[in-house]
Amino acid sequence: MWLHPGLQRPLRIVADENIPLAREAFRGFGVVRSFPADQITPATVRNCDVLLVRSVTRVDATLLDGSRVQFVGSATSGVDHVDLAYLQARGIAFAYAPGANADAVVEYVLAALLELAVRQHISLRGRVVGIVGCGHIGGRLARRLPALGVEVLCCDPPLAEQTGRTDFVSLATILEEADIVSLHVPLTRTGPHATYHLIDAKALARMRPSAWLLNTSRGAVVDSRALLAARHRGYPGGVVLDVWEDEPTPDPELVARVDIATPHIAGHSYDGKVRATLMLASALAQHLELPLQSDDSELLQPQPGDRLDLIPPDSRLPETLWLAELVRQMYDIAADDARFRIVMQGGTPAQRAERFLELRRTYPRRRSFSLHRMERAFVPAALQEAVTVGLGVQLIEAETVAQ
Ligand SMILES: O=C(O)[C@H](O)[C@H](O)COP(=O)(O)O
Repeated sequence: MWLHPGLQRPLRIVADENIPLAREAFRGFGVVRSFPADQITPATVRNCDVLLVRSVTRVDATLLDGSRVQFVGSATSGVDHVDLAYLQARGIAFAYAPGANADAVVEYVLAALLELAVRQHISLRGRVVGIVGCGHIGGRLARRLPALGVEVLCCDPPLAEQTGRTDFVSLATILEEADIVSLHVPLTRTGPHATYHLIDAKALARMRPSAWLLNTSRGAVVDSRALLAARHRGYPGGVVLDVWEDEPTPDPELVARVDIATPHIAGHSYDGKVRATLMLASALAQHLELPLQSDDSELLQPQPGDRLDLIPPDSRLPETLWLAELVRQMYDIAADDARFRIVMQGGTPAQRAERFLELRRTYPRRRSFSLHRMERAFVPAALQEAVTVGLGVQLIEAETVAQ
């Protein structure tokens, strides 16, 4: 076994088995043992030095008291499953992966917007999108959407306080003025900017009745009972939910009542997951004051089986339909929606929970839009900005294709 020369002994590392390439990325640090999330228990972690989790493991005193864990890494951008105060009090180092899956979530949102626009026979051009939470994900979405002819409003009171930026609007403005509201906030239950049930009955009533609501942040940012009641009354006009209160047992009635429903996979691109693994490996190296390991970015290179060359849609299609057809080749959100609806039907809550988790465990390999490419000549001139800046697809010249 190759061990980093700066280490005196191999570390014992316990990792969630759904952290891809953990063995490869952490091999120089010691012995990696992978477990399904439900087997990451006090007994499993008692003698380990490093614990690597995903969002489904609650990291707190119940899990870690009596253990020798000195470093916890969460391969996620959200940290609401981690008791940070407890880790700090115990002197346990912590790292997570903010931004690692940002492009994946942005791509999910773009796919959802185009899918819903096609289903409702509308164009996205000229619509106003209100982004609530403008960190890694919301900020990136805000930079890409204008290329699709969309107007963007951003709201982020904590970020406004930290940075003094003045280009934000209030949540009330977004609720009242946006055609589409997309949530990208962390879940926080206390403090002046707590986001628990940020979108409650009052907020829903304030939105335009035809507006769309997208939630890819955390389920409890939206009061799901209030949302269900609102949908019974006919608003909001479109709802996309990737996250649910009470995961992994979302309310089946709510699933049936929304337009696009998926099992918390918005950020689950292969690229996003691997990037998170690599960020944690770098953070552990830094914590141990070891020089960074060799560049592992080859792990993100396209691999055989990735279908990255895009087929140009018919140039006579209207803009939104053209873009939707292009995006479906990279990520078919309707297929995720269909799979989820099928498994949410029937059975006991326990059986549905198991199916929810199984869908996430066996999620198909999805590659970043930015690895995809097509010949420039096939993209209508009016759509080149939407394709390159909005979707992030590479446009290549004919000579390059021939090589
Ligand atoms: O916080 C995050 O990074 C995302 O919600 C992520 O997609 C959660 O996925 P999980 O860790 O549950 O696999």
